[in-house]
Amino acid sequence: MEGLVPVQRLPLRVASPSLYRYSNVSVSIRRSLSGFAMDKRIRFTAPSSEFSIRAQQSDLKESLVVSSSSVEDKGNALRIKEWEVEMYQDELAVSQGIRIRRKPPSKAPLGYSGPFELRLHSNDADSPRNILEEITWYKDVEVSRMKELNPLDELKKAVENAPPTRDFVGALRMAQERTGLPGLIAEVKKASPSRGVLKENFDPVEIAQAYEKGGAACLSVLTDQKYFQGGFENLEAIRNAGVECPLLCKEFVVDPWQIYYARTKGADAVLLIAAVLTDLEITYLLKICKKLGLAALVEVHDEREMGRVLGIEGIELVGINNRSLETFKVDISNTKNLLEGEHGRQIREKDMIVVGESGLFTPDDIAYVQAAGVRAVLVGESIVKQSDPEKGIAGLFGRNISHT
Ligand SMILES: O=P(O)(O)OC[C@@H](O)[C@@H](O)c1c[nH]c2ccccc12
Repeated sequence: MEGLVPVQRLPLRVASPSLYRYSNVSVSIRRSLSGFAMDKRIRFTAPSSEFSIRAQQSDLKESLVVSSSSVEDKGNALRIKEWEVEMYQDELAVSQGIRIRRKPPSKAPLGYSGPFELRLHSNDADSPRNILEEITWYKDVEVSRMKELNPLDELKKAVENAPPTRDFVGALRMAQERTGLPGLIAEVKKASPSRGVLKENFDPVEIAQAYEKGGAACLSVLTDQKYFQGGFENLEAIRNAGVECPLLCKEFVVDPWQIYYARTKGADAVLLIAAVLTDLEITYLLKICKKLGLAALVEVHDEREMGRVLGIEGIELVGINNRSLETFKVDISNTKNLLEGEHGRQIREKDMIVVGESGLFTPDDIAYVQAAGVRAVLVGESIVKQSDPEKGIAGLFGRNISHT
């Protein structure tokens, strides 16, 4: 039998208050659980709202078949917990001003209440609001696929035998002492969604070697394939080619698995983007980095994110992105603005290293962000585009900063 049974009105108890934000909740019967319809003990009581409940009749039949073996099994309890955590994360994200949604609305976590699955229908269509959101959604899918090929247990074993990491933060401090200029993190970047292809005939190892010769303290390697035409194989190849600069894995991290993976591919540091991650996630991911010997560059792009990050213990490196990943707008006065006042004071007090990121092209730009308080810079476009990236570095700083 197909079709819907008549819509029933039942008071519905929801496990998380965030559900009340949604006006339209539809409910379908869970097959594996018993008791619907037959069991009047399952009550749905919402403090103030009533929701329409629609049940597929075919589902209903199945649920009645299994209904004799009543129970809340352990697996179910776990799924409910997982859901609660995910909903809690969503609420946290909203309360922390994070606009990036981690999944398309239709893939939002299913809710459970008694034997019902809840699918929340927000009025937003399933399209990302900006490029950062689009990338984030894609990462979710990509990571689940990659996890199947490289299960976490295997990565953990590989990490045990991996060579030690190099000191990313130490290299930046040393470079600054050596040159009196901000330490350079030179980025191996073929393309970006905002600028298109930056370099045809892109040879990541050759570029990395040129950067090292030119005096870069560290390198940043884009590993995202779809939007930046990068790859983990670039990270691995650069590491295996004998480059000594510590390497930042430039990735959109949404899952701890990615950090383990980066470590097995030769990363010494990873990027964590505050516009995507909640404080709780950053705290947790930082712990994993620490355990694996990786440095973490925590990236912010506005006052609010800076405030959040200053409230998290154990952050040594803060990146200020002059490019909004939501709008692509680049403005290097962003670095200056975020380092003024109370935030700047706290950063100096904690002896954090601030990295000025994006849109830096000239010695004047470098002098400007240095005067604002940065002790390192992350530069891609202006140096990768040069036919000789080694010379590009000298051009960027207005003088030769190589060791020789
Ligand atoms: O090429 P630019 O403008 O010099 O920017 C480098 C770097 O800051 C930029 O690539 C970047 C900063 N944060 C990111 C996060 C994801 C991807 C890329 C980035």
